[in-house]
Amino acid sequence: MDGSRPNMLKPSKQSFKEIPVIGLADATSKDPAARRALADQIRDACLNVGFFYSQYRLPSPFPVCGGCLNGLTVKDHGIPEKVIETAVGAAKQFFRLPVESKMKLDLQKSANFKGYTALRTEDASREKKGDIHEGFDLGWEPESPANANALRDDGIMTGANLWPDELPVFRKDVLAYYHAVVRLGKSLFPLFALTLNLPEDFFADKITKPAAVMRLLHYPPQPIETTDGGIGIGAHTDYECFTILWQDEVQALQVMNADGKWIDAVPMPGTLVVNLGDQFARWTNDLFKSTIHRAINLTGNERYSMPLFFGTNYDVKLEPIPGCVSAENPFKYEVVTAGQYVQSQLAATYAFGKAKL
Ligand SMILES: O=C(O)CCC(=O)C(=O)O
Ligand SMILES: [Fe+2]
Repeated sequence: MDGSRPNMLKPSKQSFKEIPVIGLADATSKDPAARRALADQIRDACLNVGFFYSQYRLPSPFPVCGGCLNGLTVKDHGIPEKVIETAVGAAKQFFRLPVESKMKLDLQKSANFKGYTALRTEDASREKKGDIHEGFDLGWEPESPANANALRDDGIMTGANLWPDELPVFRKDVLAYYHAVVRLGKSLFPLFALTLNLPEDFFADKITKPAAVMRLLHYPPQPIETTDGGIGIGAHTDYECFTILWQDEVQALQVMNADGKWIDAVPMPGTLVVNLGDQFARWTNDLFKSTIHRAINLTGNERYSMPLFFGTNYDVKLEPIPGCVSAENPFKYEVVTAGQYVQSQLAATYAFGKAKL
């Protein structure tokens, strides 16, 4: 670890043609040089692309014994395939419920954007076209059912999750995946600190109650062109520090490079996609790229994805990180809290659906 190293990071204008793949096995290595080497790979992706694939699949073949499986999973930051499959199965069941059941959980009527978003009621690009996906959003709640209803105080972003009565194990199945990704997300913060030449624990006191909103998304196939230009999810950036996305094998996600060209984020089984969001762009005065992306499902197949948006505690102020501002490169943003930023962005994204009520 080398927190005192002078910050030599310079904004990059380089364009990219593909999205790098980065294995995360060394994220918690005991060897500082191994962690530093991994951070160097991640830095490249953060400065030039804003996206990378992270491998989570266990080495294959791997020793089959109950105990070993757990040990390996933790060491490699792997999320067991079974946990993913179960959550995806739960998502499919949910979206197959009758629309009346889903609308009982209408996000528009919830406190702070939890629950169900119907087709064409979200407007990620703010172009008032209505995205061709339906979604289910949840925020943090305890993993253990014993205290499941204890509401976390997230200041202005506090709000209870909504769950469907029709599917008794949905909550458990979705939360198992949710908490696995939250653990993975927490383990990435020290690496991001290293990429910025900060001490590895720089974010530790800022992620004691991290923002972690997860979405289950269903994209029905869309015609080649809709009459109003609506697509699966319109071009946008994400609002938090970074997103960890599971996507199925149906191609739809596209990422814009510095030349304004759309690059396919081709589904790669065994990987999660990590992309940076606006909070990291703000912290770093745009050194880290919050890259524009969209999804268009022209395949004729149903598509499912599960993004988890990971940010700091909602009361943390998005102030410039040392070394990212100078007299020549003054801070471009107003200082707001993470909660104020996310809430204002979500309100704008869902205003379109609210107007339709
Ligand atoms: O479904 C995807 O692949 C992307 C979803 C996304 O960009 C989002 O929800 O912010
Ligand atoms: Fe996104």
